[in-house]
Amino acid sequence: MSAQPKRTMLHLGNLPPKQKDFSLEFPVTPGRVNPNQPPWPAYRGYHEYSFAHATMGVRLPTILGKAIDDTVKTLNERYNEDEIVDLVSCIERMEDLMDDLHQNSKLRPIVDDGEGDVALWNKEIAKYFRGKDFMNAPWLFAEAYKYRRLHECFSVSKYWKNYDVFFRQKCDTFSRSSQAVFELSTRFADDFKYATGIDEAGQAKARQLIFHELTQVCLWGNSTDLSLLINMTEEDIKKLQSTGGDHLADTEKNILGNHMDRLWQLVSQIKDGRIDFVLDNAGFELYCDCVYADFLIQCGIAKEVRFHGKRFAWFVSDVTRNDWNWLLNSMVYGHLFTGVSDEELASLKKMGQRWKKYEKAGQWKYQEHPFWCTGYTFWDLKSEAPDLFLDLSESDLVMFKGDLNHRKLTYDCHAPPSTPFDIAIGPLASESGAPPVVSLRTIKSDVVVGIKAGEAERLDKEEPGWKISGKYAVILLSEGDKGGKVMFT
Ligand SMILES: O=P(O)(O)OC[C@@]1(O)O[C@H](CO)[C@@H](O)[C@@H]1O
Repeated sequence: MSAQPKRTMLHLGNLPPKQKDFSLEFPVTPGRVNPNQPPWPAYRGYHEYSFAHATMGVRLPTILGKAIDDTVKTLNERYNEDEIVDLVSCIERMEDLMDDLHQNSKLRPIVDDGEGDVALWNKEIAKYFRGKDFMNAPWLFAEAYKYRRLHECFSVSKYWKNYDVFFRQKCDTFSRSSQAVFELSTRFADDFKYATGIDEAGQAKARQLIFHELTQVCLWGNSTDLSLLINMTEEDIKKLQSTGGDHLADTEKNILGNHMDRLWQLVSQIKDGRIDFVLDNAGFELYCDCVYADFLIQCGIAKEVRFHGKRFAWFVSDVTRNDWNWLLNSMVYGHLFTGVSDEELASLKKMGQRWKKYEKAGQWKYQEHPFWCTGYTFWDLKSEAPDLFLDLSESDLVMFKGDLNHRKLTYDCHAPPSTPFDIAIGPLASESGAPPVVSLRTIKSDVVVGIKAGEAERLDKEEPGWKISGKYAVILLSEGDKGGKVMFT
């Protein structure tokens, strides 16, 4: 038997000193990036230092528990036996999913429930996540997979295919946001007009100022996120949603990476263009998005706005078509708000009626491409959803709302915080024909890019938890390559 080789000791006194911050380099060659190997190290559930850990271990089971409670509530309200029996099976499937979460089971393929996205999900699982479980798969995929499994609990049923376990919560939070809702409706219900006697330059300035403030309203509208704010009081919601000028000036300094000026530079060149919103949350955030979109139409920047929502209940509060319809209908016909004046109610109704007209006239379009409810990041948008990429390439500006969209834009990985946004979003910035893209995101999870070097380290020391508090935000723009020819290999 040959002897064990001896340990070789080298004396390395003449080599360069050890360096730090290797992650500042782009660590994975772009061609080798894949869902299990993001461009920088992925966050995974077993990383105890990350929000992934708390989410996978505690938040997701809590959210699922509440979803079961909601379904039981619905069950108790039904009288038809077939429907009841069918719903009991949905609840049993949710309980199985709860066991899988608690036992950290392996990620199994999605069952064939006849939906168009099954192949997309199962291809990704087979290629990249075979044998992976909830905690060791990248957080982004594992979390998205949990919401697809939740959908599956209902999609295989007979009567409950489109049941939304979060619908009650979403409606409830909007109806508890009355102060901010009427603050906006009483300012924007009347058709937009410039002050009398104002010249062209004055009008441009007025547009810029309103754009500046509404961009922030739209940005901070994202801070009421139901999956985080499970026990909020009405007072807490008011504080978060305050849209008054002073509050906005205060919060502007919390925008750590702020491309607002570049954004206006781009938007002010657009006339009768097309703007797309990749939506995030229903209720108050969607309402803010619509106020913003309404202004873009009325001041002639856009003649068409497309809103991209989700096909099924997703990350608790994301917008579905039902949420979209619910918002517009409850503004016009609803009796949601008590203790408010007739005038306030009339302002809300008037604005809702105008929005419905936009929809009827095709100026506003609600779309729901299946790609938005997959585990793929937007680095794969062009390869996995070529039709969607082609469609978006015709937009003058695509606004991505919220934290989850930001995670998907940036591959949800441990990139150095000073990484420029257009590097962090990879192909969606660099592909030929990529549209201009802006991310309006209040920071609610680990990934942070596009901010000044040293800022993240300072906040880590001074304000632990700053990455999940929703107190800080970014407005980050990539100009893209609009007009470039879109090619598929
Ligand atoms: O996308 P949103 O609504 O702004 O935020 C979604 C969120 O609350 O849920 C995820 C964790 O579950 C995080 O990305 C983020 O904190």
